[in-house]
Amino acid sequence: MSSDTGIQIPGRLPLLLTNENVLLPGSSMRITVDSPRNMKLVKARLLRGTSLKSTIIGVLPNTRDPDSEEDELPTLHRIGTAGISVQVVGSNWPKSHFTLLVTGLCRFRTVTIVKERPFVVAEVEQLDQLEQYTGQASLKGELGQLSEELLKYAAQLVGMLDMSVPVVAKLRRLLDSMPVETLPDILTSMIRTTNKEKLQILDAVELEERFKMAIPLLIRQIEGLKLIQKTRKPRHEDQKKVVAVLPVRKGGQHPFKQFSLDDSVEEGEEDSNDIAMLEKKIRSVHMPEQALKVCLKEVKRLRKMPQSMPEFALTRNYLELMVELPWDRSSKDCLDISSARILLDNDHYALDKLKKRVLEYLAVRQLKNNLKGPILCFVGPPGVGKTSVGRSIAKTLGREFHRIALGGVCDQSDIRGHRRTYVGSMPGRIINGLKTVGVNNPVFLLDEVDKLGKSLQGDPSAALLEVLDPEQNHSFTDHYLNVAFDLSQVLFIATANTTATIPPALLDRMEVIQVPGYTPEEKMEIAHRHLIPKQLEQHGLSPLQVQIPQEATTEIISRYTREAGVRTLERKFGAICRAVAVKVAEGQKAAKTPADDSSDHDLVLPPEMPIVIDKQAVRDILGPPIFEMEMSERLNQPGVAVGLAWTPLGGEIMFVEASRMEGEGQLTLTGQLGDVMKESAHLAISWLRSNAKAYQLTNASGGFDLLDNTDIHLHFPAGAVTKDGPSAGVTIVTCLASLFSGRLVRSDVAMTGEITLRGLVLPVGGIKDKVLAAHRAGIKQVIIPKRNEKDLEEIPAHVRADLKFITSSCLDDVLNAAFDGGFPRIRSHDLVNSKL
Ligand SMILES: Nc1ncnc2c1ncn2[C@@H]1O[C@H](COP(=O)(O)OP(=O)(O)OP(=O)(O)O)[C@@H](O)[C@H]1O
Repeated sequence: MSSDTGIQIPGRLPLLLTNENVLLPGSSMRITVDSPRNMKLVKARLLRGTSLKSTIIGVLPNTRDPDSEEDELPTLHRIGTAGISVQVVGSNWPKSHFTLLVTGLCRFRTVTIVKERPFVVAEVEQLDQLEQYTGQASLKGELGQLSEELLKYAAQLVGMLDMSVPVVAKLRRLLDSMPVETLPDILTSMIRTTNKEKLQILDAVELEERFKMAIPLLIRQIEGLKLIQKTRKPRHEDQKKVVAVLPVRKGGQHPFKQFSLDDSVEEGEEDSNDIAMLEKKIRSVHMPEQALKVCLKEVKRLRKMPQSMPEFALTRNYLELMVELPWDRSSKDCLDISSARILLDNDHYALDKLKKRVLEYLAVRQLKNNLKGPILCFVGPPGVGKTSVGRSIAKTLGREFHRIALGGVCDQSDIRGHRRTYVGSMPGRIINGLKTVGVNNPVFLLDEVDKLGKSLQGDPSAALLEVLDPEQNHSFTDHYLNVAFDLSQVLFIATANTTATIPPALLDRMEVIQVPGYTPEEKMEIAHRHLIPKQLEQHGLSPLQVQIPQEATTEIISRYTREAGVRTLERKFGAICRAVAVKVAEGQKAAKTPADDSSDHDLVLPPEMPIVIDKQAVRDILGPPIFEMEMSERLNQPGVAVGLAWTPLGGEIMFVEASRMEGEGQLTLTGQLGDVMKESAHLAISWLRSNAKAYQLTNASGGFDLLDNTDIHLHFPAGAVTKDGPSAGVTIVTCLASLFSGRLVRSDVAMTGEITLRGLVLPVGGIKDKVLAAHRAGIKQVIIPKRNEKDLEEIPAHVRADLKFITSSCLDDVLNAAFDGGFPRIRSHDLVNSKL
């Protein structure tokens, strides 16, 4: 902004208190902000403000911001410079602070302080009204003479500098183009001056006074220069002029940096060579016309820029990225459905439904020869092979694979990049991925789309929508690139643990394929076909050196892991391989060195090959079993029942515990329960109270009002995990029925189902995962709602064969199945007192 546009600053300005430098109108300065009031100003005005006006602040020199917000303000310097904050950079190292780049607009005087906290705001009076001079051909009278004198010295100064250096040329142009009345401020801020001198220039409100002060400063600079030129011995014959005159202020920044003469020339040559190379590359990578245009424009700018300018590096990085991007580089698709089937089968055991759907998807894409259509989204617990199926798809297509982890991404710019105006700006993950793979048709796996966050920096899911939408993604514009890149050849696949937290608009564009957890038998197969060979290879072992028989695998699956996928299982095999590797390595050492030293005879004896991992070896290596069959132990007193829960990590068994004590009929619930679950607990109590007589349930003192003089405490262990949902209803009823009747719930029964106040059992979700969890935990009978019977078809036959399913339509069915010998109800006519 120059003064001839007629700057009008707001009547009220937030004040930034500075003590080290002096900002003058027309120059730019970096200001470090770390004191309390100033920090608050930056946060409240500059980071939150959206209008241009909110970026205008008053910069007061010679005034220290007190160390604490409670401290009184020191005397404020009366005159300051209104400035526009063009850049804010935050950092936490070595302590929390901001660095502002502020361009001075005009002087102001503080009239009154409006408030001191959280930051200083003042009524101000604008002092410079320089536009009154513009339009005049030249300044009149004394002012005219002074301005001519200043111009003369300024021209002399520039004449002493080397014009071939771009910054000097720029200064020359500046002198010609800037209104002369702005020059005292601008030149003072450029030449070598002390802060005190700058402060004097700032305080010189009258223009004449300012000229009078600036001229001696210029003369001093010229004299200094002459001295340098005299004392410096030229290194070459053709002596070049000294350029080392324009100092960079400490903490400040302006375009005229200190140069060493020779360096600048050599660098300049090298630079222009480099830039020419860059331009050649830009022209050779076949980027679209628009991108080419932008790049060539940037090259032009680069040529004019001194290398020391921060923007030089920024622009160069940008151009280098543009060159590296795969604008027209793609790999050749080599899809053959039958070999794809074989490859998928070879890489993954089970997962039939998923593999079938993937093949269909690939077949359609091959026939249609384009990628429009829904994005596949694999949803299932961790470690069930979602990512590795994605990798196999890339392999079958002969495409590059790149995984983009979205867990915790809460900033739009993560996907779409930062605008290049930010220091440290970068392209987003999509463009970065393309740069990494180097082709424009890779398979991108968007991992964990359900864990996308949201924040003030914009909603990343909105950016992803654009990426995934085939109608839009042919012209995806990353903020950093600022030109469109065609993503329509990229094959996107998403994975998630649950659909519940995927933003609905995103979910709408995807075809969800559920990947359920594995049964122990499937795990056994996966272990022997894939995990064990993979781990052996990774640890440099061969099957001739170690054997892990099936019973050891069963032991690990059932007693050392309790998960839906196979990730922990794989890790356990890793631990076994490490232990074996030590033995084998020791053996090799023993084989090489003759065992003549009998003292450590035991250690160096070569182990017998192959080392067989039996149950004892498993225990030695992995320690005592982590999961004991705790069922009967925990169900050995009344008031405990086993429920089945669904979590994004798969199914789980869940204990419900109840106890009662003397009290006033209060119900206490613990274990981090959600509202729905709390309501289930109240429903359960109400239903039991109303049926207490029929089931002969009594309170602590033997009466039928269960809450009379009785407090009840219901607890759901694993208290640190939040739980919610209605499906624990039947378990709570069973647990309380056990408590009030004093009878034990069967230890081999687990249940799930929502309840109503009238005692009906309603269907719930996640039956397959829940049943698999029950099976893993060694449960023999599972009580499910009658209307969930159809879901049993999804459960693998051998699991179904191992379990007994009891379907229930009312709580009576549940209680009868949960207790040994049933849970008899006295029919209502038995309760009616005889009138005879
Ligand atoms: N059916 C399978 N056949 C062979 N290996 C499998 C199978 N399922 C999983 N694996 C193996 O299990 C490991 C974990 O799988 P992967 O990383 O693909 O899980 P994921 O479902 O993507 O988990 P997350 O949701 O945590 O990313 C991999 O080493 C993978 O090869």
